[in-house]
Amino acid sequence: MSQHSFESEELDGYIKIDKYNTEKVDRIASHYTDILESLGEDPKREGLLKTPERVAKALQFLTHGYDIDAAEVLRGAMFEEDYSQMVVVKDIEVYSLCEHHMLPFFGKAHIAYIPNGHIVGLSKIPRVVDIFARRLQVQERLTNEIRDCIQETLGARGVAVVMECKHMCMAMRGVQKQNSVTTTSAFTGAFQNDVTRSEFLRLITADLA
Ligand SMILES: Nc1nc2c(ncn2[C@@H]2O[C@H](COP(=O)(O)OP(=O)(O)OP(=O)(O)O)[C@@H](O)[C@H]2O)c(=O)[nH]1
Ligand SMILES: [Zn+2]
Repeated sequence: MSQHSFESEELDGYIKIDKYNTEKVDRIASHYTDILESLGEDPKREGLLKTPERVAKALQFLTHGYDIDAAEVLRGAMFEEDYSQMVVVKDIEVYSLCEHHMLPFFGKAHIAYIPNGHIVGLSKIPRVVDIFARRLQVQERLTNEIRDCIQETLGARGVAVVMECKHMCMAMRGVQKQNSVTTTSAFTGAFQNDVTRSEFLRLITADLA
């Protein structure tokens, strides 16, 4: 178990309220009592009494991806199948925290792979996204980590990842641009070919559903 570990072994990709690491909750909460005081707040007023503990639990949830092995999640639902066309899962919601300000960035991920003998349970693709997103991240590394995990675990003929996110550190503070969206992409194998990549880009922009 890593230093980030929760007490529960049965995470199923999500943390339940009774499964927080209580020692870590207490430690983080005590810092937040100090932070509230430093902000000129009164941590003893009614509305703030439980805030340090709430924040500690929220932060553990928002970083619980450190405790889950994404490759193992994929391996849990890999099936031999003679299908060699592109599989695309698009519009996957993403919520992450930027590692510079620990403020949210959020948006969508669009993912495709071309099987090479094995397909994977569809739900596992968004699960992999969450496992890497629920950490302190930059969008570029998040994009690459998702690509590499799917590529290496499935041995796919190619993997494509496109992410479009809004960064609250650019909206609520700093440069204060409310409408800017950052797009990142990462490709392997067959997606390095212009025709295949264009088909993927067409599929994620098409309104098919
Ligand atoms: N490349 C990249 N940069 C990010 C991401 N999230 C936040 N940042 C940027 O990280 C940078 C940190 O820059 P600094 O100059 O050290 O921090 P800062 O003074 O708070 O910068 P400002 O946000 O410009 O006020 C900022 O430009 C952020 O916009 C991300 O996912 N990828
Ligand atoms: Zn930031």
